[in-house]
Amino acid sequence: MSNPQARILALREQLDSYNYQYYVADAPTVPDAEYDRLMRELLALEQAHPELMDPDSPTRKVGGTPVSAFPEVRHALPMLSLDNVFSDDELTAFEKRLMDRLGRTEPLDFCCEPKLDGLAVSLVYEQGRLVQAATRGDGSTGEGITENVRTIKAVPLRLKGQGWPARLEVRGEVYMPRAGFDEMNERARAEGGKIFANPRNAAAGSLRQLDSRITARRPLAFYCYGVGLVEGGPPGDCHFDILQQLKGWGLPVCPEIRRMQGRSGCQAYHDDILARREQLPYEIDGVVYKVDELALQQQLGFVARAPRWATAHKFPAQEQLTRLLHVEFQVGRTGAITPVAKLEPVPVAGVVVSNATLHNADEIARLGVMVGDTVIVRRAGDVIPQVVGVVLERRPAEAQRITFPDHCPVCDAEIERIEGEAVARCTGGLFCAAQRKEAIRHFASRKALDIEGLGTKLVEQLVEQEKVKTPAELFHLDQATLAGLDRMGEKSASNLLAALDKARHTTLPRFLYALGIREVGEATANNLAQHFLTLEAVMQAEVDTLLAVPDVGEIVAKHIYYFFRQPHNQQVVQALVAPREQGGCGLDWPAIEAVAKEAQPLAGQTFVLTGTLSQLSRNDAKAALQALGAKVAGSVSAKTDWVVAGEAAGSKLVKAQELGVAVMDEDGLLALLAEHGWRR
Ligand SMILES: NC(=O)c1ccc[n+]([C@@H]2O[C@H](COP(=O)([O-])OP(=O)(O)OC[C@H]3O[C@@H](n4cnc5c(N)ncnc54)[C@H](O)[C@@H]3O)[C@@H](O)[C@H]2O)c1
Ligand SMILES: [Zn+2]
Repeated sequence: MSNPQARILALREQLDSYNYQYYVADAPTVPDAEYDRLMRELLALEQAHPELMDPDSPTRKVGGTPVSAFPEVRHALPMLSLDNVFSDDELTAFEKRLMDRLGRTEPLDFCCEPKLDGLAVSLVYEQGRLVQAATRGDGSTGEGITENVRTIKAVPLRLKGQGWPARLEVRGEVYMPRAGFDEMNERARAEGGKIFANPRNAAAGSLRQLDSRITARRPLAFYCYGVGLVEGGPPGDCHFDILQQLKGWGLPVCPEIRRMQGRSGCQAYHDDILARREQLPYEIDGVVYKVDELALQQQLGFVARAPRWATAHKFPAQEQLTRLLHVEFQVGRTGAITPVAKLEPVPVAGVVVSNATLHNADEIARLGVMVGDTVIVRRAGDVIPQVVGVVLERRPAEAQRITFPDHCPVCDAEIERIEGEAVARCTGGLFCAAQRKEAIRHFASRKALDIEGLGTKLVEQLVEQEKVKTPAELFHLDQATLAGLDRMGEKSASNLLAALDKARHTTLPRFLYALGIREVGEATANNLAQHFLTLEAVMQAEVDTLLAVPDVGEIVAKHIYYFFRQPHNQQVVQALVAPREQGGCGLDWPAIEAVAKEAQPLAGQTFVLTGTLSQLSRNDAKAALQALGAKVAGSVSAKTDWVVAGEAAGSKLVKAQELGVAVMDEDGLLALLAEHGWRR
């Protein structure tokens, strides 16, 4: 930059605006790494040109202006920020500065602490009771947020034990644990609520709420890491000891805090915490080293916005800026379509990232992201990298809208997006190559066609070697093909062929369930079969007709409707049921006779099955009871009418006896079924 003055002014203006967005609006527009980079550039320019220094420069200031919606709180002692080191060399320089100032040669003790990524608060306890809580604000004046802080369970409203001073000011970080953050965003994503870019924004946004009931619902936590003004002086000579004392009074202190010696101790602490960063239940952006002895801290004092006796050793940033090159739509194994951002490769927290998830169409709309945009990518914990924001001010003129496809990029079936559901799905379930493994595995599973010996490993081999593309092709496998597979002998090959042969004769409910239509479980499949009686009728049913089936709501009805409208799915179903003489698979099932509602003799009765049945499977018993109108429940309650106890029945039988519920054995069940004309 040829004109340092112009650059300095531009940087100050830019950083002031970023500060406002970060501290006041709780909605930063650039990642911290970008902010830090500009801040360092400004610091270097100001150092090189002291004549251009300005006391109002962002390099001299702490935080942002407090918001007037909250009462003002003057801090008795200013709440400062921390200086940073980013490398080993800078850490060495930090130690050297301290030693030089103190005129010392022997290593100093440091209190080493995780640098929690939340926001700083001051808590005032008078006579052991929490009387005031405030944010850091601009360092000298903060925002009074007492009511909000009272809702945080980790913050004690009263101190424990004894010996606490009449007035004690504690300082620490309010943060949002990772699990709570993920859960909150997941819920918001499903319900269309506000999504936070990271736990720090979530914590700040949750704490600075005008309605403390909102704060109360947010999963906030708190750790303290120091004291402010304390009546009668700090409760200890060393920072570490003071923290132990606070812990004794019932204040939460992070268990990772250690006392270490010298630069090498700090480095060891840094390396250990960095290695465990992803396993910690909260997010941290580095570690903090503080000279432990208070007398030495006093000698060292402060600079403009930070103490000289402490520094933050920052970790590689978890958010970075990069460009969105294009968007690819990937089809998952259950047909979910996920937009994946293809990025200009960028290192994020130690790994080069070139793909990130955009979740779904709602998320693309929420972010307002376009191809060509500068975006914020975030990689934290073991979560896949995500695009969490767009830097609108850097949008190029040629940026392009992202259009969500309406046909599957893999199989060209229609993409179904049900109102109220965030996820769009490929409806080519039986045919789509992306869904093959899952579709075939489900088709063969126990409650579906129950093809014995066709496990997950085998399905994977068959699909990967392209021996089978659809469930129908299973029935055309031959001995030679099967015996040629990994870990398959002649014997297991012929067993599998026999199992396939047996599976040809099934029931309509099993067949419908086996198709793997979204949200069509066993019970729904059974209801569909009883209602429509034939496969053709189910396939032709309109959404309205489907809605008349018990348990079938709008969403399920649409899934069924779309499924059977896909030509490829129709072809596979036809191939499955076509007679073998005509080259089909010859699947068949006994006809279902219409049972009028009033003719359902067990309607209104609830059964629970337990133990092992020897003459029919649990699933068949369940289906038979349901066909007669009975409800089959999973657990025994006062509402249960009958418990069917097979061999080795356990706790459910005990429960039935306790509640006085009638019990029958397998023979009793078979007799009951036979009495109502049930036949296998
Ligand atoms: N993205 C943006 O637009 C934007 C804007 C402003 C600031 N920022 C970020 O904020 C940073 C500056 O913020 P800052 O002044 O709050 O400084 P800081 O976050 O670098 O360090 C000071 C803060 O660390 C916290 N902290 C956590 N653990 C601590 C511990 N054990 N002991 C002491 N303090 C602990 C406290 O809240 C304290 O106020 C920048 O480096 C940048 O990363 C980003
Ligand atoms: Zn598809």
